[in-house]
Amino acid sequence: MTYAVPSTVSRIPADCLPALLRAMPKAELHMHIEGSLEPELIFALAQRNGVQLPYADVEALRAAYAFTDLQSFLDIYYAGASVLLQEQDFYDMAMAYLQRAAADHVVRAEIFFDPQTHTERGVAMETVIHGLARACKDAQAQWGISAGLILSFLRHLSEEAAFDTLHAALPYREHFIGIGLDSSEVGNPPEKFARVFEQCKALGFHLVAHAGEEGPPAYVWSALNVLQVQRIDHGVQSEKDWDLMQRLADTRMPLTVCPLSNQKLCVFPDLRDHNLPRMLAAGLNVTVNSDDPAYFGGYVNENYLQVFAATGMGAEQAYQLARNSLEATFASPEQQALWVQQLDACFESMAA
Ligand code: HPA
Ligand SMILES: [Zn+2]
Repeated sequence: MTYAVPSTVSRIPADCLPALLRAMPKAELHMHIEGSLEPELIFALAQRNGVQLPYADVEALRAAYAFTDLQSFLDIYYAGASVLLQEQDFYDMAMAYLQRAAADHVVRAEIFFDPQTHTERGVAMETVIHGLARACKDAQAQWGISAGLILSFLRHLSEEAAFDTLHAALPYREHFIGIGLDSSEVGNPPEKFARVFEQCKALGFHLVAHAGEEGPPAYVWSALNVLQVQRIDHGVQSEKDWDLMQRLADTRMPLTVCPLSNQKLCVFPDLRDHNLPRMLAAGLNVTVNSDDPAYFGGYVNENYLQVFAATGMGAEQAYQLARNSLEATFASPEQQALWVQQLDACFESMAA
């Protein structure tokens, strides 16, 4: 099932497109909270916690953000996260992100966190989850943004480590809504985590997984068929497999696409070549997200603005992408319908 695009899209003046992209209510479904750590906050937390960083200052750290592929990014991303030690650190990081997201008119954020990045350094699971969950609660009260947490397993680590992480997190299960799979994709296929995802499903968690960022279409197939995920994170390599494109379109499977991430990690070095418009035109349920906004040059609105400017998409595609994002959330259908009403009202208010 899909929806009709309202007639207002044809009455949006072309020069209003950037304002529309900024103002429209949207959901962000693919961002890693550790990837929202700005260099300034990394240095402030390093000082607060007495952590020594291998960079002289903020400029030197930022200069290291020249990535060639996913792994070259992950090495720096895990180093940046090493400054997070206290519950307050996790709280401050998440509040900084949620404030920016609310300013971008994100009404709902479903946020990945990587507990193993922290527990491996001796940080308690409780410290991580309580800090993040308290920020989600306070951000809702302060800025009206709705947020949910998705616990992600690091796929370069073992199945056993994923099970240990799940068991350590279960005492705090009221604070997260879903399970994800991230980190180094190639060589770590979804089926490595078949049994732990099966248990997560039985426990009632929503399931998502990174697949087809750098990895082949076969990884997207196994995320769907073996892990039984409800969304595919990235999924841009699906275009190489016609049958997979058909399956994704037929099932309206949400794909959480991250244009600036794909550009910075050289998946699509030139945004003008990004396949987002093609996938949208092929009937895929694609959405726009920031992935790791502090590392890839922009938060969610910047992703919309740059990919629209580079590919020439217009108001119709803006509506589709925002609506797809709202309806791909794990919020209730009633809540989704309220957000869609706000989206329609926003387009109405901008129509000539
Ligand atoms: O884009 C990503 N892919 C895989 N793992 C990640 N961890 C943070 N960002 C990413
Ligand atoms: Zn990601």
